[in-house]
Amino acid sequence: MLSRLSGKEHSVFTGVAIVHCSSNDRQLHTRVSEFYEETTVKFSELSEELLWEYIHSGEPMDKAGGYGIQALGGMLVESVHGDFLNVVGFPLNHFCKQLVELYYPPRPEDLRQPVQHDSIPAVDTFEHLSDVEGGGSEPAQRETGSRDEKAEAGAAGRATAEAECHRTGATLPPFPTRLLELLDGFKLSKALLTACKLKVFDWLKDEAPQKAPDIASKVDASVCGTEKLLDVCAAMGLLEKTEQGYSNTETANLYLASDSEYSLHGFMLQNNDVIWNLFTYLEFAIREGRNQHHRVLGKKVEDLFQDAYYRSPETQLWFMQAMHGVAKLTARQVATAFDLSRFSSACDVGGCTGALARELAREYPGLQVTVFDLPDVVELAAHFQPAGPQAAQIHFAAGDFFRDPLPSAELYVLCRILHNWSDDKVHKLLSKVAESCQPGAGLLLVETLLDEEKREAQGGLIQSLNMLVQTEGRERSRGEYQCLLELHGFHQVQVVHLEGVLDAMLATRVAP
Ligand SMILES: C[S@@+](CC[C@H](N)C(=O)[O-])C[C@H]1O[C@@H](n2cnc3c(N)ncnc32)[C@H](O)[C@@H]1O
Repeated sequence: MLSRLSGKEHSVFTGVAIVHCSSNDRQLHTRVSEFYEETTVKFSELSEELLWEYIHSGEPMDKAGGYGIQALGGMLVESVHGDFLNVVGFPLNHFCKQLVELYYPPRPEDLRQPVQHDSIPAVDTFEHLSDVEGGGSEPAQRETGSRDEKAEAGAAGRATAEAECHRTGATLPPFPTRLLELLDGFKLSKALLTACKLKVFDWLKDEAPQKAPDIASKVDASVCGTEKLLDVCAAMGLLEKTEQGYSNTETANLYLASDSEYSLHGFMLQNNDVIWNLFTYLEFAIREGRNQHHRVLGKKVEDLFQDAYYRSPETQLWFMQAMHGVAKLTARQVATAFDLSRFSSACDVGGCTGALARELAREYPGLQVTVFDLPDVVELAAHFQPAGPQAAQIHFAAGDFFRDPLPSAELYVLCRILHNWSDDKVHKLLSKVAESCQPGAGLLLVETLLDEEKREAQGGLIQSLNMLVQTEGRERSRGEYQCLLELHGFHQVQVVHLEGVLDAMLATRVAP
């Protein structure tokens, strides 16, 4: 295929992709070859500037005319020989090689010694593709700075690197962009948490755009510091920055302002003031295989909730607000994951503020729900209850689920409870639930289920680390939960994967 770049004609696409399909879909074979034989890509209207912006953006071009090989669709393809990107739509590797040659041709002295200009590895298989994504590649990666700066910096960097390569005879490895982005991740997280703590998004909610000095005086902070924080928030897509000043994006209005219906502000504070501190001791958590509250607090923690999360009214409120915010976003899915209409009473064990109870009551008007939680929690829970038609269906009962009898119910709910506890305590709690149940009663369990091969998505893995650093428990797999449930007389286990990292399991108590 020929393409025209800034008026010069170049044979850009040299790669030929051969796709072996595990299906005998002739149409698929035909479409692949049609694309490569018939398509001509023209770039005549693209300026050099635009091309560089594209290269540095790291964004794949649209897949028009090509194939997306991803998710379940990947099953159709057995292997790819040649450039993977050729197959999915745009031969990015070859394109970038050609651009480097076009705009940064090797100097005559370089030609004496072969220099590997492109550090974008050719992709032969899916396995190699994931290496490329993980390891990053130069130059097709995201960078900051103006286009001119980028081009200059790129050229200068390449010249120095190549000179060094010539001197040592070594080949330069790809620039580890992805690694450095990962490293910067914690700084971005802390910027988000700090903006929430300073209530930046509250001051900007439903207001006209404001300049940095206005916000600085409202949040009682320096102008130079506030401006930097606001700029980072804008770069993260949480604020919009215009000539008139900064304003909230929809995301900030919805989730970060503290008085929004679906606010995660409490969750942010809990992350900033509790979880962040625990994660500074991650190394100890890994070495010791246990949570780190004792290090953060400088004292022994006998009871995870009373001594750590609920050690003061303030930390208890943060915890409850955090649970409430997340529960409000997930409760509808939990309540509707299964048809629970056969039950007339439910007990949400460790139900905290009653956010899930409210959704259960809304979904099942014939259901009476008791929220069972520690006395201090029940006392504060009233603050989270909006008046509404569901109020009459919801009751609160105070107690300790390891010591006190549980309210009787046809359906027991354990949402994000078992993962906090060791196997011993899980057995203790499940046997109490089982004792309280009649045959036919239900147990609705909501947790993050780990994949048996421990290859889950990043969310599940982070959650596992989170449990290690914060709790006495761990995330478990479906098989592990099923064994636990069956051991306590709960069978006919059904599982539904919810959006995000949660899964719901419904089991039925059988006669002992
Ligand atoms: C991780 S939160 C989950 C809250 C709620 N189920 C949800 O998903 O949002 C754990 C809950 O268990 C409660 N809890 C912890 N220990 C308890 C105990 N010994 N007896 C009763 N409730 C307890 C906490 O107060 C808290 O509300």
